Amino acid sequence: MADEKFLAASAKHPIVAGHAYKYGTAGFRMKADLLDGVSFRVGLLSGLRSRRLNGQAIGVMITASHNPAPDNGVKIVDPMGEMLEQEWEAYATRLVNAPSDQELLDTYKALASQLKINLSDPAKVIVGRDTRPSGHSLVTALADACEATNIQFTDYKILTTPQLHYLTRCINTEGTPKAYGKISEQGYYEKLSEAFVRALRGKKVQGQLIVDGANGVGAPKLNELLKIIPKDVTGFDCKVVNDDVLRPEILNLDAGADFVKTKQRAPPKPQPIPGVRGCSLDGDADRLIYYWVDPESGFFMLDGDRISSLNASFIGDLVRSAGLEDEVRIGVVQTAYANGASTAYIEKHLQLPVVFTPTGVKHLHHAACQFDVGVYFEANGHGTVVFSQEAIRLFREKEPQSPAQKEALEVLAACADLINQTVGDAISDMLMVEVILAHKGWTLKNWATTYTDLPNRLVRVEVGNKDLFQTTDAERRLSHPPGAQDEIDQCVRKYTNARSFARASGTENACRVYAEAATRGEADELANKVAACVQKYGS
Ligand SMILES: CC(=O)N[C@H]1[C@@H](OP(=O)(O)O)O[C@H](CO)[C@@H](O)[C@@H]1O
Ligand SMILES: [Mg+2]
Repeated sequence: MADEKFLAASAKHPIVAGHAYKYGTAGFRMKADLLDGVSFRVGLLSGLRSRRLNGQAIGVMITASHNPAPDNGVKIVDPMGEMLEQEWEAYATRLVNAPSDQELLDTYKALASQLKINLSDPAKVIVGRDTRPSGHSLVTALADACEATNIQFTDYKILTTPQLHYLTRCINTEGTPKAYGKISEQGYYEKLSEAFVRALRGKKVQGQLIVDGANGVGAPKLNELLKIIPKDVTGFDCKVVNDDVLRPEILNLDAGADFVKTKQRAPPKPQPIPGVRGCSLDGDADRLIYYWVDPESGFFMLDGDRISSLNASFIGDLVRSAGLEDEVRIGVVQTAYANGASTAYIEKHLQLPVVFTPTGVKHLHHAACQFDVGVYFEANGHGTVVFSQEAIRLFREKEPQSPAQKEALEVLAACADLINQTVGDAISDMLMVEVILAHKGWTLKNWATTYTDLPNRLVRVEVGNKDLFQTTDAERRLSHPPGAQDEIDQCVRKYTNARSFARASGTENACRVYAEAATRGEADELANKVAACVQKYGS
């Protein structure tokens, strides 16, 4: 009977034949019309994962982030709000690619037996989706899988990706000493608003902030939050633009954090007001980029590297003021794409260690958790700051020896509540930046003068077989194909202060080449030479 129910449900949600699905950096992401069967099967896998983890809730987020409106994606969130454990990515790929309903059932049972999962144990799955119209039917497919396999299922409807991560963690920590917050969207707003006020500690945000919502889910959600942030206490004057979620075709169109970072300019609409502080979220509100248009020098962007060093500098100062520099170890995690000037600033000026990991936030998050305070951001604006339980305990329980120490401890404790501990969260990161600028009394221009970026160039190279390119040393060197790295080294040696590397993209069928050098012209030239080398070895 149970098998019949399974097979009948599966028959309603077939995968598209001839397509090889792979759980990648961003889960399964592609054109939405290929995803119905995928979503059903992800429901099955999430139920298995929940059962494997003693019935803890597993999250599923339906979003294609900064991609165009016709795309969508399905991504699994582990109980503490982290990305799905890597080993399970392969199980997801295996289950999703089962060619028929019967083979799907067989694979499902085989996985359960391999992983010693009792299929009658309780399981819980929660789901959220961004504003894409296709999200609705993908939730139905997921719900059908849960219904067919007796999984408790809750649909939280439209959410930002970080809100879904927040809810997953809240559910799994409820009633424990690590309780993360109230299990509701409103609870998320209350936590952020309250922590924002505490972190400001009487300081006021100066000047208006214009937030580009990419016409995605971040816009209405930020507006909800703004309703409860007390403007008189915080001085926070925030205006959300590009907030039209009723016209899906304009989602991420000439707007959003990815547009700003890759095009290196402000969204054309609404026309930027010179001198006014601006920032952009991406389509699911987990990336953040700041910028302003200077009346004299034009557009200036403050990307993830800048947000990272700003956080590290502020938290480093606070930890010293709190007298905790010997107990709380602060570290910064970057990828090879971080501008070399930011790394030098963090290591030499801030005197903090920098660790490098491969691309993809799951790697950065993991490395950041090795510190008491781990700051991690990808250059594209995705990141957060994670605090160890011990650091949080010290902030709350250390007996202050002076009013200055008391203030530092209170601000640190508030920051740990303000910054989303589960995943990069554009809205929470934005409030953190606003707090830091208010404390330092800085404009974006002050922030921008902390260091000067090295000129750099990122090039996408289409090759016959990107899998030929294998890397080592946190993706900074090629181990394969043989000879390629030597040629890259020879190119780099011809320039002063230069750096370049090539790797296969994890999200696109292409290689990426990054180059940095002392001048714009040299960075471009070096990137082109290395790209030609990659082309040669990849064909
Ligand atoms: C250079 C670059 O921006 N790479 C991006 C991109 O990864 P690739 O593996 O380079 O395609 O997408 C990832 C997922 O969104 C993001 O984590 C990463 O930073
Ligand atoms: Mg995103």
